Amino acid sequence: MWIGVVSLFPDMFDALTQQGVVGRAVEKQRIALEFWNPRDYATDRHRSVDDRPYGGGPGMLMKVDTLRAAIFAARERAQQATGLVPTVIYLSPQGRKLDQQGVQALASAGPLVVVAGRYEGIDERVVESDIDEEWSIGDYVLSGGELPAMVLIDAAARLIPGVLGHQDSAVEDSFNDGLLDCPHYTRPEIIDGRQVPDVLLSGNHAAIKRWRLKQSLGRTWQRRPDLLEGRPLDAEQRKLLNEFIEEHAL
Ligand SMILES: NC(=O)c1ccc(NC2CCCC2)nc1
Repeated sequence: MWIGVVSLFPDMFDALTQQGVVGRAVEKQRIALEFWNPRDYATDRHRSVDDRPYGGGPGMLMKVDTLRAAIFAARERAQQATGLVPTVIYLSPQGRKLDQQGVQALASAGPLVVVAGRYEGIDERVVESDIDEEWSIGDYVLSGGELPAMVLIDAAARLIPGVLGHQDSAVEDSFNDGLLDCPHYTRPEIIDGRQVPDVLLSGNHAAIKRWRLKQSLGRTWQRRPDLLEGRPLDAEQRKLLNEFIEEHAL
């Protein structure tokens, strides 16, 4: 997967590229991550990358010419590297709310150019002319688009074949089948008197798989019933959820 990043703070992305799942994926070249900094396109003496908002008001916006130059360069490189036209994404609270389905769509959308805003954002005409999709990681305001960009890249990278050591874990991850994750346990068997559910010690893999699905269904029903509204359950899942509900009936 090819991802270009337009950011004034490319070093922030070391958090993604220097370690962990995405770091290894970059190292194994499962993911190509390249950066363009608008400051590199500044031509004035102060190398300015921000500009004052028409109509006044607090704060600055990203300077149009340096931002667009960076986006164009990233777009050009994407096409050269992949032969495909990239999808250019901008992160902001005004964007479409990112969820696992959106991540799956982005992970299979070909090359991406992710634009991380700073200051108060970018000129609306740049959004109209150069941004294909605007996305939000949640209803809160951040000081830059870099952290949301890293969230998006991490989530998408996990879905690229070969990125996760144990491929199943990507599939079994919560939200992958639209349900919350089941509880997990590891050593020791008893913590402050609390034991590991017997089924997980039984070695009965069919029973374990059933228990985990039942827990995922039950926890989704308890904590995020909204996720069940849009999700049909098959006979087995309906049976398991009903069992869970009966066991947890208050
Ligand atoms: N919820 C979000 O995904 C999000 C994205 C960007 C941002 N801030 C950026 C946007 C323009 C300048 C700073 N804040 C929040």
